[in-house]
Amino acid sequence: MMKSLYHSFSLTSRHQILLRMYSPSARKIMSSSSSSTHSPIRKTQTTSFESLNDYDEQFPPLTGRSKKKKVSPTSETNFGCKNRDQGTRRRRASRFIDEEVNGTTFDVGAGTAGSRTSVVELDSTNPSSPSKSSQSHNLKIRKVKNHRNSGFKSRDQSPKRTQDPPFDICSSVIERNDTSINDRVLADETNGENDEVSNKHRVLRPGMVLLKDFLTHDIQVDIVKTCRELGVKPAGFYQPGYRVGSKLHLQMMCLGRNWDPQTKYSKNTDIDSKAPDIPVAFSVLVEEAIRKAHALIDRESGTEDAERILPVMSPDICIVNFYSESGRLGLHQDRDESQESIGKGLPIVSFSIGDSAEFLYGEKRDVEEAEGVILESGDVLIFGGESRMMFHGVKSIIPNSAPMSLLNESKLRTGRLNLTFRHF
Ligand SMILES: O=C(O)CCC(=O)C(=O)O
Ligand SMILES: [Fe+2]
Repeated sequence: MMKSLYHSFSLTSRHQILLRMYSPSARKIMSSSSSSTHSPIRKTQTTSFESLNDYDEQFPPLTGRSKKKKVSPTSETNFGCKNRDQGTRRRRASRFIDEEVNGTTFDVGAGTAGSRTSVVELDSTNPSSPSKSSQSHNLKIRKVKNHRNSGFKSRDQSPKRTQDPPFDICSSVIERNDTSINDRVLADETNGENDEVSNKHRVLRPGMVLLKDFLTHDIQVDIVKTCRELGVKPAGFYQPGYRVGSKLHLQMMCLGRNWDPQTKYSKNTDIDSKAPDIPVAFSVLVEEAIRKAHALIDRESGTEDAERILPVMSPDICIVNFYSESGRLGLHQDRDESQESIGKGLPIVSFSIGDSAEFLYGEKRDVEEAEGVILESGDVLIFGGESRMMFHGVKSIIPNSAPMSLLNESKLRTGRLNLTFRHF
């Protein structure tokens, strides 16, 4: 079992242990590479979690994790580190205390079915939120503020963005290189034009493909810079949530078309501004990734059927998420796109940059039955065709796992940037 797990996903032994620690069911990782007929997809939903908002968590926050971080660098919490000196501790000691405050006091509620009513949120996903030292002092005040001034006008159905200014995914302003991401993507042969399919890439299940290390270092840096530039503008990153109940444990920005968990793609947010266009270079990368996935599917199935198993998609929406180390996202289906798009199984294409994530996926909205895979910086995950309506979520972000060179060059904050491309 462990052998097949290792080979299927190129997980390091550290990753395997990490998966076991946080998700016993993650050991059931599937290695199917068989092709199957693509049947029309229905919008399904299980009933067991009806009381939850779509993006509420079914797994509890990893409370107390900050305590573990204080132990020796060889402790299990360091599993998953990549390209980084494991002995390095970049954070100040006070940060641990603050995280503990966030984890145990403020993250309660959002992870428990039926406990939506009294969710109190300190913006633990926003490292630039009010000074850490003042957080515990302000607990009561923040609580009141959140009730009174929770961002929704009374009788107004549309969620309002409360965060001003937008969240900055980088820790300092960075200069752009002369070469734009467009030039780089078009010039970079390693991103698709060559037909070679890396042995690290995997078909995880029919219609679901993981392209390891697809995004080169330079491309990742450019994506961070581009998202940062767009993200600090008024339509940029904010912490989305529901009119009543929890907020998502991440910062989000939309490109192409606005979406939020409350109003979906319909008239949403108080901001009239249109979502910025998806940069052309991003779309080119998405199309290259799908081509690469097709080559892999054809190679594994011995047919030339790939487009039927994983339809071609040209994105008109990109949802950009930034997860801090305590960020996470409950199991959900991406089911707000058009009936036509979902019916055709047009894929979701997901780019991961920065810290690694423990990504769960499965047929049901059930963490115990979900399978798991570690998504690392540069990985591209595609799920379409039969897998388009798969439940998926981010169980945890693996601290200190981003490549140091990426952080140095892009100034990306501690955490994970994720871009999911879709076609409405
Ligand atoms: O961060 C991820 O890997 C998944 C994001 C996601 O599922 C979403 O934005 O709908
Ligand atoms: Fe999703």
